Amino acid sequence: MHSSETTTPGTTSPENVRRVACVGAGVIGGGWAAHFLARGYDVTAWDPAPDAGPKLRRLVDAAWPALTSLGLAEGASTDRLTVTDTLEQAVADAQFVQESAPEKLDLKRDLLARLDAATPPGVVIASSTSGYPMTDMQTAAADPSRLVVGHPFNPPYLIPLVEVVGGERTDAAAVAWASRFYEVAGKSVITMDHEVPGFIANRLQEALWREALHMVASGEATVRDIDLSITEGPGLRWAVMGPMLTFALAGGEGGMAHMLDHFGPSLKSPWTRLEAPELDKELYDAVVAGCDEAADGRSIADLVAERDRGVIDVLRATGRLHREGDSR
Ligand SMILES: NC(=O)C1=CN([C@@H]2O[C@H](COP(=O)(O)OP(=O)(O)OC[C@H]3O[C@@H](n4cnc5c(N)ncnc54)[C@H](O)[C@@H]3O)[C@@H](O)[C@H]2O)C=CC1
Ligand SMILES: C[N+](C)(C)CC(=O)CC(=O)[O-]
Repeated sequence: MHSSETTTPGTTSPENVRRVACVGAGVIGGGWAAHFLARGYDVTAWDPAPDAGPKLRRLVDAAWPALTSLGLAEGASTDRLTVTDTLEQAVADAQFVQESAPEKLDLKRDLLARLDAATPPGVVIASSTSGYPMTDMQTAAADPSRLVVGHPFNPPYLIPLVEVVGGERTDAAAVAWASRFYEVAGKSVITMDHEVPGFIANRLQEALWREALHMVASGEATVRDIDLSITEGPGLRWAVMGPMLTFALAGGEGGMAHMLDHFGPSLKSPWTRLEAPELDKELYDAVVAGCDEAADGRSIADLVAERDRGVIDVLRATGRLHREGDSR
């Protein structure tokens, strides 16, 4: 479906983008705004919630110390954020649009059509969706060719990865343009050449999440056990090496081949229950109560600050603060 060529669907090349619009300014839209501001862009933002402006500024202010310690682009400032009264004002002069509205298919469909109508021709519009295929979201837009998925990870101002993919009616040039733009804006990009259910990282996370919920539901593990099992175990390795190379090392000098010979048969062992569990009230309450217990009196803001400090330490320790191709 897509070529790997980077062309410029609009009038601006990815390297020359200066103005970005963030539409939907909650956890993710706000995180994107903080990221783009730290990279020196002018950011316009719109969100229909009555308290959206102050909420967004609080989020950006909370992220700014972490971003400052990572290093701001020249000229980067929170003063370059403008919260607009209308969606149309937010995108009128935008050279790239990042949509981060609630995960509801009808809402995304209507919103992307509205964004397409209001955004200058050729400007690429990306959706932060966690899993909807763009093919299903682009059906109401007059020009679906410039609509792509740009799936971030929370918080977008610290976690480098963005997964980029188009829909059946997306122009390959828009996918290539978006991938290059995210790279210039300091992200690590995986570009998919066709739609994959759950993209890549969420498909993997979902498998883990389902198993975790099954274990809580059946009393096999507590919420604390599950979190510890990752933070004190595989999670430490995964920040350095992915699950494939990590397991290759499980084969010693024989590498992955020996690992497969040795442990391949255990793939068939009845360990997993990948059917989604029923998210009934009992399971829901157990997961929420377990997280409250694990927070041990720390507020969400405390936890966010703790997570941000930890992620920065990991990025520093693994030499990933300055990535190749990161020109801002
Ligand atoms: N929370 C997460 O960890 C991640 C979420 N995402 C995706 O990001 C998107 C946004 O999710 P969150 O920020 O978590 O949700 P959120 O609930 O924190 O924020 C959504 C924002 O959208 C606003 N909104 C409501 N109707 C709107 C409309 N018609 N147009 C524009 N904005 C509207 C709301 O007022 C709210 O501020 C979703 O597509 C989600 O799947 C992607 C990666 C991670
Ligand atoms: C919970 N979530 C499915 C919305 C998470 C993501 O989409 C990505 C992330 O931040 O892990």
